[in-house]
Amino acid sequence: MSFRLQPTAPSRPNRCQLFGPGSRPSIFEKMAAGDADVINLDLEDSVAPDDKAEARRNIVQAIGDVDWGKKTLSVRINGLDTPYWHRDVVELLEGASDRLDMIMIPKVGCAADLYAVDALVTAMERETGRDRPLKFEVIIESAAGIAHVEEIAAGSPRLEAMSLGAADFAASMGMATTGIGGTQENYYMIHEGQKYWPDPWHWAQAAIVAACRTHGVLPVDGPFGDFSDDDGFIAQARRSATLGMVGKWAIHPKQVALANKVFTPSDEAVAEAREILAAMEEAKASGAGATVYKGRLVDIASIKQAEGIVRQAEMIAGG
Ligand SMILES: CCC(=O)SCCNC(=O)CCNC(=O)[C@H](O)C(C)(C)COP(=O)(O)OP(=O)(O)OC[C@H]1O[C@@H](n2cnc3c(N)ncnc32)[C@H](O)[C@@H]1OP(=O)(O)O
Ligand SMILES: O=CC(=O)O
Ligand SMILES: [Mg+2]
Repeated sequence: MSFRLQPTAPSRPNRCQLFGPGSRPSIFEKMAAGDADVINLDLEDSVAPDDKAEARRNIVQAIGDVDWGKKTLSVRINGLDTPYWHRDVVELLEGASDRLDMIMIPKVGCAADLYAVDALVTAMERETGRDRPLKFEVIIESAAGIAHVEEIAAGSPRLEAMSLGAADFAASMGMATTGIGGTQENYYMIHEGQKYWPDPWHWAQAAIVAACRTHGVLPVDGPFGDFSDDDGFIAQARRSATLGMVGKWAIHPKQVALANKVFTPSDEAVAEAREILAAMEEAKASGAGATVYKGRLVDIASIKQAEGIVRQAEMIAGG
């Protein structure tokens, strides 16, 4: 029980976050021309150590030069366990225009990680006179990150989004796989001789969604590595959406349309949500708190469920 109202998460489309290495500037225009809601230019794991300095320069220049339209523009900095992260922040804030919306902090393990980055960003913003406060997004991709997920979600007023990073998460947890997301062949149950594959990412996703919803942060599903497997991507994305996540990363442009489709409420879902709202209006008018819609119970909680779907659809249409 709580007398506090659940805070709302930022109201902006976040159905797909398209990644591209900062060391590959030839794809920046293509990223900008696509349909992803969020662009993540990477300084971290897709950039080799010797290329970090050049990748920073590429990104700083592209933030100003490329027309990113209405997209949310984010740069993934290096982790706090590296010698690179502070220079990532300093060079971005010294060189990049105000068009940069967010930085993504990887491998976050506790709330103090956000505090440390916030201190540096705040000092740099004061020094450079940046007008718009830089926002943060984080990746939960370690045992420490998932153990401290709730304090991390509460960790900074700058925080807008939190992703599950299946690759590093699996490595940190010692999971017996080299797959990035999706069904894991050896994670199965047997019932009457039939194999059934549960979802090994489910518990971490649910923990992230709960932490995010408690603190008004957008929960996002991270990468699906096998970009030749559209069906696998869609299945993973649908499970994430069902659990409350708002979007998913694309590590290849072909995944953008798939994510956008899954995380845009369908016309049928929106029509049904509106019908439920209408049914509840009628119920209220007759003094009832619950009624029957298509043979099933709907009540005041159904209003909140239906309103969430309609709001999401309207926000995307308006976005
Ligand atoms: C796993 C843990 C993580 O941290 S994931 C996040 C970090 N990883 C990344 O940022 C990797 C992002 N993806 C990539 O670098 C590339 O897509 C990889 C996977 C290497 C594949 O590149 P490539 O072999 O060029 O693919 P392709 O020949 O099928 O490309 C077809 C056309 O699409 C373009 N393309 C490629 N990647 C991107 C991208 N990320 N964004 C926008 N466009 C992209 C290619 O240039 C190619 O274009 P064109 O048809 O030649 O005009
Ligand atoms: O950074 C993402 C991951 O899956 O690791
Ligand atoms: Mg990672």
